[in-house]
This record gives sequence, structure tokens and C-alpha cells, in this order.
Amino acid sequence: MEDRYQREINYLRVSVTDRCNLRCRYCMPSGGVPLIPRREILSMEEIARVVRAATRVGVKKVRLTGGEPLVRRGITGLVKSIAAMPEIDDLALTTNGMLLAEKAGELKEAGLNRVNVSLDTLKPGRYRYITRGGEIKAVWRGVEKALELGLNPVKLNVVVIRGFNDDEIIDLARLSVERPLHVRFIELMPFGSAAPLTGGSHISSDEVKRQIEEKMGRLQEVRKLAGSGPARYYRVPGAAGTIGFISAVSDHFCGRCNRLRLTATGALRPCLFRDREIDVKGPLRRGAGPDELAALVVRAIQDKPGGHGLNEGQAVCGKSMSRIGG
Ligand SMILES: Nc1nc2c(ncn2[C@@H]2O[C@H](COP(=O)(O)OP(=O)(O)OP(=O)(O)O)[C@@H](O)[C@H]2O)c(=O)[nH]1
Ligand SMILES: C[S@@+](CC[C@H](N)C(=O)[O-])C[C@H]1O[C@@H](n2cnc3c(N)ncnc32)[C@H](O)[C@@H]1O
Ligand code: SF4
Ligand code: SF4
Repeated sequence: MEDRYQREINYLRVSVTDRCNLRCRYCMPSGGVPLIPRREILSMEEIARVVRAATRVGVKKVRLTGGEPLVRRGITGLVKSIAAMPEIDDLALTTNGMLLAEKAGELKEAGLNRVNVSLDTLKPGRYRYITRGGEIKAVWRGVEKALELGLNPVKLNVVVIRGFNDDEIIDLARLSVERPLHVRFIELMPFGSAAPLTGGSHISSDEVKRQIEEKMGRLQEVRKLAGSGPARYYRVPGAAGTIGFISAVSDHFCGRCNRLRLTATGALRPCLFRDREIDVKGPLRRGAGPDELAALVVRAIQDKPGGHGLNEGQAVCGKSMSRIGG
């Protein structure tokens, strides 16, 4: 359905857990986020009930994210139940890739359409540093497996950080040339944990694009690539994959916003950057039926702000990305 700004809201991002097997420096403090007791987290069955209610008011696309969705037990069963909902035409997952090689087969079989994998560097030492202990080989095994199984398109998420990976922009962009990989450069967003990395180090998507075009020639705009997110896509002429830009800070893609979020603790969140949330866990556990749940989804859609307000100093985000479901 449409919100107050005539935007069609048809995409639900579900954070299935706040837990993660990595501790990326821009996402979490070194000790991780304080663990939420298990009973506070929605069960897979509860998540499926909310998704089903959301389909009644026009949600067609679902993304499972987190924390790390692949550390949550029962993820394959959740994929299966969402994939079975006839209204859903795109079911995707965002993952750090560490467990992807072992899980990709069962996820594909359960009905997952595609994956976005986070990978900020090509260098094993840097990967270990930024993730505080991740193993890059495991991520590449996951990416290879996803390609082999046809979890199409496979997108790579690269957060660009000055002084960390800005010297790898061209090498990362080149990954899109030979193989059908879709490399997306993401502007670092000012969440709490990212603060030490943002000091004077923000690199805009325009700057990244300029660097790529200087070395690789003019990029062609690509109109359609499976997805529902905020990225803009381009292609090196003749390349198998694409290069995308997610300009969360410099560009107001809020005008094209099409999404709602469901947090791991059972709240509908109208906007990534605003702390306002609508509780659904309480009603779910008091036995709310499909109509009542659908009404809460409608309320969350009506509550969506026109934009994130980051550049007007209105945004308040006390939580980390892992809690909300980046
Ligand atoms: N500011 C902002 N950033 C978002 C929003 N949705 C996703 N992002 C960011 O975009 C980056 C990539 O997100 P993904 O989880 O891969 O999903 P997506 O780009 O929506 O997915 P596609 O359907 O493949 O286009 C992450 O860093 C997200 O935090 C949003 O609503 N607002
Ligand atoms: C929060 S993670 C959750 C899914 C999964 N654990 C992963 O890393 O892909 C989703 C996305 O948010 C991005 N992200 C986290 N913190 C960010 C920040 N401060 N700025 C920009 N992107 C961020 C990550 O790079 C990742 O692509
Ligand atoms: S970005 Fe993803 S992998 Fe990294 S700490 Fe956050 S939730 Fe975990
Ligand atoms: S910041 Fe808020 S309004 Fe803007 S695109 Fe993201 S969720 Fe939508």
C-alpha cells in the first residue's frame, strides 16, 4: 500500500537475530552488543505470522538479515514458509558469508532466490581486521557456492572507508567484469560504532564513481537488476556483472523508499534512522489474529517519515545496525 508520501511500500526487511559471528568495526563494539534474552526474540513461527500479515497489505519482497541470519537456528524452515506464500515474488538474504558455503544448498532448495554478501576488502589481513576475526576464504567459498547454485544475482556489499579500503576500489570494481558479480559500494553510515571510522573519512558515492571512471572508462547506467533496494547500478561496457552505489548519506533515496523493518525483538520500524517503533511482539503473544497484525503493519506504513533527516540533524539512532537489521 502507499504511505502518506505516495510511496508504494512493498518490501519488508526482517532481522531474524541480533547475534553475529563477526564484530565489524562499523557495526558493533568489540565486545558485541549486549545479548538479548532468547524469549525477547521472535520465534520463526512468529516472524512468519507477521510476514503473512504484511503480504495482506501489499508486501511482495522480503529480505532476511540481522545480525547474521545464518547463525539463527531454523533459518531454512523460515525461508521455506515465506517462499510458500504466493504473494512473495522476491525472497533474499543478506549475510557476511562465513556460513554460506555450508547453508546455500538447503536455502536454495527451501526457496531462497538470491543473496547479498558483505565483503569490504580482498585482503585476508584487512578482512580479519575490519571484521575482528573473519576468515575471507570462507566468504569466497560461500560466494562461489551461491554462483554455482544460481542464487542469482549475487551482490557484494562493500562499505567504503577512507584509509582502510579506498585503495582497493578499482580491484573490487574489477570483480564485476569477468563474472556475474554485482559489486555495490556503500557510503559509511553514522551509527554509534562507526563514529571512530567516520571522522573526516566519509567518501561519497560520487567520489568512488569518479575514481572508477578515471581508471576503467565511462560506466553505462543499468536500468533493471533484480532487487528492491536503494542502489543505482552501472556497468563497464561488456562486463558480466554490475557496479552499484548506495549513497545513504549523500543522496536522498528516501523519496523512493519502499520498505519497512521488523526487528529481532518484534517491533515494526518505519525508518532505519528513526527510533520510533511499533510493538508487534506483545499483540502476537496475546494471540492477535491476521487482521490485527495487518492493522499494525498499516500503522507502521502510515508512520513512515518522508526522509531520514540525517542532513537536517533530525535522525536519532541509538541502536546498532545489527539490532535493526541493516
Ligand atoms: N539509508 C538506508 N540504507 C539502507 C536501507 N535499506 C538498505 N540500506 C543499506 O543498503 C545496504 C545494502 O543492503 P542489503 O541488505 O544488501 O539490501 P538492499 O540493497 O535493499 O537489497 P536489494 O534488494 O538487493 O537491492 C546496507 O548497508 C543497508 O543498511 C534504507 O532503507 N535506508
Ligand atoms: C547489519 S548487516 C546484517 C547482515 C549480515 N550480517 C551482513 O553483514 O551482511 C547488513 C549490511 O549493513 C552494512 N552496514 C553495517 N553497518 C554499517 C554502517 N555503519 N554503514 C554502512 N553500512 C553498514 C553491512 O556492511 C551489511 O552489508
Ligand atoms: S555488518 Fe553484519 S557481519 Fe558485520 S558485525 Fe554487523 S551484523 Fe555482523
Ligand atoms: S532512511 Fe528511512 S526513509 Fe530513507 S530510505 Fe531508509 S528507511 Fe526509507
